[in-house]
Amino acid sequence: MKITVLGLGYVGLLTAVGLANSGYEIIGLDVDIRKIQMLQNENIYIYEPGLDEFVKENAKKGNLTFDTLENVSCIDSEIVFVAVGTPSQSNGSADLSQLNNALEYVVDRASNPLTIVVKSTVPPGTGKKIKEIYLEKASFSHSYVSNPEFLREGQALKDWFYPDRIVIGGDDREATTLISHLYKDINAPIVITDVTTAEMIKYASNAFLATKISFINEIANLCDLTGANIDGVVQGVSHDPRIGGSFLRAGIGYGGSCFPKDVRALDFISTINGHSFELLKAVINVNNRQRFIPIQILKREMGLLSGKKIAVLGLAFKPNTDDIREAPSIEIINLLIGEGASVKAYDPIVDGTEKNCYCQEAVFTKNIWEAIHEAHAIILTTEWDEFVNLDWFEVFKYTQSPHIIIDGRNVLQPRLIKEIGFKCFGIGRNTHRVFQLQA
Ligand SMILES: NC(=O)c1ccc[n+]([C@@H]2O[C@H](COP(=O)([O-])OP(=O)(O)OC[C@H]3O[C@@H](n4cnc5c(N)ncnc54)[C@H](O)[C@@H]3O)[C@@H](O)[C@H]2O)c1
Ligand SMILES: O=c1ccn([C@@H]2O[C@H](COP(=O)(O)OP(=O)(O)O[C@H]3O[C@H](CO)[C@@H](O)[C@H](O)[C@H]3O)[C@@H](O)[C@H]2O)c(=O)[nH]1
Repeated sequence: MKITVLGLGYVGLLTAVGLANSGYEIIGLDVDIRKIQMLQNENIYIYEPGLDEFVKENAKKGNLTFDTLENVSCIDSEIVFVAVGTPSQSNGSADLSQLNNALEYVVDRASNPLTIVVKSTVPPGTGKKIKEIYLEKASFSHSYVSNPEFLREGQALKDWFYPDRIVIGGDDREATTLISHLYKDINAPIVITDVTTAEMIKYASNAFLATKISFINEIANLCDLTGANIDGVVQGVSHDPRIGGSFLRAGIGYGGSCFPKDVRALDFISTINGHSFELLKAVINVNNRQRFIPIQILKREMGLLSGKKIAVLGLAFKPNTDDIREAPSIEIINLLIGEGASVKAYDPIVDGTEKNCYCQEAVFTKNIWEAIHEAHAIILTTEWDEFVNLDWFEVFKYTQSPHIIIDGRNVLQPRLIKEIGFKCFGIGRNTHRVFQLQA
């Protein structure tokens, strides 16, 4: 079966390669000609463990090809997946212009009735509008399916092949059956529902996870004030299966291309529907505030930051990705520069000079040692293994008094770091030590 995938970012490329691997004949299209040229030359522009080899392997088999939009005069596949971006607008709403352009393109070039599957995260109600605006007036009777994606960057292949669930929303039973059949090789529960509910499932999932993070961050903030230790608290609460242990890592807050924009979009959707979603507003505010904590600690410990040398370790919004969209590191660097600090930043994958032109005054180093050389303080913003496994005794020799480390991801062992001579601060774990009772 021939399938077209429109939009080859994270989600589109994973969709294309995942379906090609199941034996479907995939043609991937993107508006960005450079991306297509790179893919045609077997160069992958996304840093995602394992993806490179996987794309090459499937392209070699001949069932995965890439082309530019202009080169395709008619779409004769049975199914079209749309995985274009839905970034935030300044008012928090999702910008659907890429989606609208993609749908116009598909409907214009269709040479037969299609099943159009939207993988992009779109506000509840979007599918209904799309049907009215594009599909009812089209020359063919196309079906519409919402099939939101739940993969995580950094472990996208694993999430594609072993998802927790597959959600398929559609009003046309033949279409939902056709799409569920595409996933026949994947062992996961399939939730079949209507389009708007499928769209809401995606937002509810991301908003709930973001809520867990902001909730635990508030508990961590209270730990710092009361003398409790967040590690002990999480260990204690997570034994309760109703709470669970995941997404309870306190720190400088969530970033990335999804949580921040999707939580804002859901808040916007609530507002335009006449509902004030107070909980979401708090989730957003708490998350924005967490990023200030490292700066507050530094100011408390060192006074004015002007002229102070600060090393920021990690640019990516989380490890195993080169994505810096809404990464806390970027805002922290800009705040430090605003305070007059001299900032050197290092990330194992992200080349700051190329991508972070909005942090022009920071120096992006090629290795960790250049970044920490004579630093008064280090802020760990991304928990890359390279940082967690550092020889901190060696690091101490490179830095200067007051030798501060702010562990923005709570991954270091504070006792060990303090024994070396550093002043070590985490989020909710540096005051009293909680002695764990042995079972
Ligand atoms: N990144 C993730 O981990 C992730 C996970 C789940 C869901 N999502 C959602 O999936 C969607 C895509 O996310 P992404 O991170 O892959 O986005 P992205 O911005 O990385 O990629 C979007 C791609 O679409 C292309 N594009 C834009 N307009 C086009 C058009 N008219 N025709 C063809 N191609 C076009 C762009 O050039 C780009 O390559 C978003 O709605 C996002 O919220 C993302
Ligand atoms: O306990 C935790 C867990 C995560 N984070 C942060 O939360 C952000 C998002 O992390 P993660 O969810 O692992 O990354 P994403 O790749 O953005 O994936 C999320 O967003 C995707 C896009 O919608 C969804 O598909 C995924 O299911 C959803 O997990 C990162 O900044 C993490 O550092 C924390 O601060 N504490």
